[in-house]
Amino acid sequence: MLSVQEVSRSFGGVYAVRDVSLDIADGEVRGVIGPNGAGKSTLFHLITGHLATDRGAISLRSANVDRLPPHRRAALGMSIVFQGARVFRGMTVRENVMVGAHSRTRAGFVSAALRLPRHRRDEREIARRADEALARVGLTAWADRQAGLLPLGQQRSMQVARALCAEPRLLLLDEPASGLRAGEREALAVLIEELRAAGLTIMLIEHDVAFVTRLADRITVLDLGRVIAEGTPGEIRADPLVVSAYLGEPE
Ligand SMILES: Nc1ncnc2c1ncn2[C@@H]1O[C@H](COP(=O)(O)OP(=O)(O)OP(=O)(O)O)[C@@H](O)[C@H]1O
Repeated sequence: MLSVQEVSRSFGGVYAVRDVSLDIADGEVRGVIGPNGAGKSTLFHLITGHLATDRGAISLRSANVDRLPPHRRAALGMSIVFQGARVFRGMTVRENVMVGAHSRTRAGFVSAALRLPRHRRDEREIARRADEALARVGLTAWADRQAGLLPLGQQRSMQVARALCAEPRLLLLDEPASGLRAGEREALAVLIEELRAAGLTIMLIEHDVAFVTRLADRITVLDLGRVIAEGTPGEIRADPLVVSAYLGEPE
């Protein structure tokens, strides 16, 4: 589904991501973890196209995408849930999700957010897709309520619904569990499990190692911009390099 080959990116001569390679199979849930500053967010933005690579290649379903802008990658099936993604607080939950259906083109996103006339004719079809996405994340009862009233856990589910509305093949989640309470985290984990069961390919960047370990088929561990380990959650837990990256070398 996604192939990242020896990708690098530096800022002011310092590598944030260095020679990183990873391949995500169809239907896989891949976790990406690493200590602060490991390069997780940089890698995420290189994959989505919000940052340019210095070197290396990125392909989605065998199509080279590393020179494409984000909306072209979205059109090929990448959907993103950003950390702290925008919630249009005065709009309804359904309208917030409908914005996702337009995210495949940049112009579409803007006109959808502004509700320009040429979009009205498509609106019924998009509302139907939004309702389907809301049902998948368990937010049907909230569809007509103001998004600003949603508790944080449900706002996160709404953002997932927005991403699903674009009918992605690959869903990219940037620290989706951050700031959530235990119950909300559990609900999000169940939602991700359901999406995996439905066959969606997912890449999950997380600080919360327990959360990733529960959900991922395989985990890639970054430290100082490089991949230091990759394997199943069991292999990663037992890897001495991973333990020392997180806990520091024993005295
Ligand atoms: N736009 C930027 N300009 C300069 N340096 C940057 C920029 N973005 C990231 N960096 C640097 O690149 C390195 C990797 O940062 P990155 O945010 O990708 O790590 P991270 O693993 O996501 O960290 P965290 O878990 O703290 O979010 C850090 O040293 C950071 O300071």
